[in-house]
Amino acid sequence: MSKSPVRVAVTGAAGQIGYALLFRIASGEMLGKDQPVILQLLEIPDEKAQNALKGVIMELEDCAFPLLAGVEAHSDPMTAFKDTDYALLVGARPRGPGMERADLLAANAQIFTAQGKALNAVASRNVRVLVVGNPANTNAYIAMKSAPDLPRKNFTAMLRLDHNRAASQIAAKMGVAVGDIEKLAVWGNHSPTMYADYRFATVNGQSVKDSINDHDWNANTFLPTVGKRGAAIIAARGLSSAASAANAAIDHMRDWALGTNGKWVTMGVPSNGEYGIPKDVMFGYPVTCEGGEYKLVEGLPIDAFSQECINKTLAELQGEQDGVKHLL
Ligand SMILES: NC(=O)c1ccc[n+]([C@@H]2O[C@H](COP(=O)([O-])OP(=O)(O)OC[C@H]3O[C@@H](n4cnc5c(N)ncnc54)[C@H](O)[C@@H]3O)[C@@H](O)[C@H]2O)c1
Ligand SMILES: O=C(O)C[C@H](O)C(=O)O
Repeated sequence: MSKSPVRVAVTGAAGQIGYALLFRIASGEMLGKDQPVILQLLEIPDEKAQNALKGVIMELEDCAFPLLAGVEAHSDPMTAFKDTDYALLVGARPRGPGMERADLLAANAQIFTAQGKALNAVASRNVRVLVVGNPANTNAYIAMKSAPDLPRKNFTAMLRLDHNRAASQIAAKMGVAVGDIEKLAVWGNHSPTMYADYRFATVNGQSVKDSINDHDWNANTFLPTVGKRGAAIIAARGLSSAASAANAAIDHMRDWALGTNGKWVTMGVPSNGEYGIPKDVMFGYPVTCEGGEYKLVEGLPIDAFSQECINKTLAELQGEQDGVKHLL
């Protein structure tokens, strides 16, 4: 018997990430090739944005995706999030050349307070939320805090792009296939302070750390390259990453919904105190997923260098959280 459609809300649907994301959701790459979807697309109530959204919808129609059971255009989160099972909160103001993430905090806080409230009011009681719009961790924290009637654990932030970037750098360094890398973790904030940690990683059972065996490369090449990759793409393209961000969003939601078969992936999730991170901080952790739920990988040893990196990214996140306290 064919499955009933699920509702997927996407905000910022006419933006660059939206354009790289919607067609893949509609073709079944996110929730499976047997899962029909209804897209509930949100854009700002502005003529240009709404017109652009109409154009995107025309193109979605023209793809004749068998799994696309409906597409709706919205300008109000209260209608866009109605009964939605999945919400990908992409819409936000992207960082331009020379702008720091902190500059975006205030502008975006308002958006995510309103959207959290709307999810709280009208979404499915088990809606799974992924925040992509930057600063992603803090925006996810704001949305979660604005939706007290929904499960905290269902609010997540996107660290998967950092995870994928780290895997790709390691594969290039070692001359191995990226798909063979297991047990990689990225801790903390989606920002240059994130800590991509390959101490536990393996390739075909062999330790990545032992194979690379180069602390200087780790501290002075690998971590800055992964951390500043977003800025490097902005400098090169004049626009922030879009296709790779959309790909990471697909990876995140697919793994959450369909499982990882024991493979570690990274998700930004609200802490319950694991690894000494205060409750509710939206922190990148290694997780596995099964049956539509994620589970933190617990009990990993944290050495002095790693602790220092984790403390740094935590301090940044707590600073961001303090900056929006008055809005919550
Ligand atoms: N977490 C990550 O790894 C990651 C990676 C890349 C980009 N990003 C972030 O994703 C966001 C989107 O990037 P983009 O390149 O698609 O930007 P974009 O400017 O091309 O598109 C953003 C879209 O969001 C819309 N929008 C703005 N406010 C909205 C609101 N309140 N409700 C609905 N729609 C709204 C805009 O009209 C625009 O069409 C940015 O914040 C960017 O920094 C995050
Ligand atoms: O770095 C940015 O501002 C864009 C995005 O978060 C990225 O990591 O590519």
